[in-house]
Amino acid sequence: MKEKCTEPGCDNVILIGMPGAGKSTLGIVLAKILNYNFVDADLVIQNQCDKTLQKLLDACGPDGFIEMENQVLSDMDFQRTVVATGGSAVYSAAAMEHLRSIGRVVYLKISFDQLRERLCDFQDRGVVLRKGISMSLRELYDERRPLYEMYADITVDVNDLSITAAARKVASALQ
Ligand SMILES: Nc1ncnc2c1ncn2[C@@H]1O[C@H](COP(=O)(O)OP(=O)(O)O)[C@@H](O)[C@H]1O
Ligand SMILES: O=C(O)C1=C[C@@H](OP(=O)(O)O)[C@@H](O)[C@H](O)C1
Ligand SMILES: [Mg+2]
Repeated sequence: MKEKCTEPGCDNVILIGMPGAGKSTLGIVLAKILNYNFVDADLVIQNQCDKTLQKLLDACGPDGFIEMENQVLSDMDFQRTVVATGGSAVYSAAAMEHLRSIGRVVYLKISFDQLRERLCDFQDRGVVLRKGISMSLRELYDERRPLYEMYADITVDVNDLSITAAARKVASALQ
């Protein structure tokens, strides 16, 4: 297997996974463990557009939101940074190729049952539902899982772990 570049400019850690998998909360803990910076892509999008994610989703619809997210992620350029992406990042092929070129992509894998416990309100949580609001959590999970698997350099199962334990597991998987 081709070794991934870990030089400055491609030494970042990119977290992907379902909404609720822990990318944003675990990401900060991981950045502390690694002595890295932390960036939450959702906050970058909110800042650049001066609107909350929910307002952006309402205004642009799923396709418009994905296009905007693609643009923001494709422009990212960091060093020694943990990046928590939004769960919908994997709908943007160009963005994912770019992120893969600037770091290692870590998929935080969570079971459907644990996801259901964490995301009981997912239809009001600002999640991109490409098939409309009638889309079930099961359909969302089944649609996304192959995408997360396809873009992952490393997969870490975070089921039944506290945020700190999960962050430690990711850190050791990165060694
Ligand atoms: N390992 C975990 N164990 C228990 N709760 C968690 C864990 N990881 C995240 N959570 C909780 O799940 C919710 C979503 O976490 P968040 O980090 O925002 O996920 P994401 O950014 O992947 O959508 C938060 O309330 C968070 O506290
Ligand atoms: O999965 C999704 O469709 C989304 C997840 C959100 O981020 P988190 O994955 O951090 O919850 C946010 O990017 C956006 O509202 C869309
Ligand atoms: Mg998040």
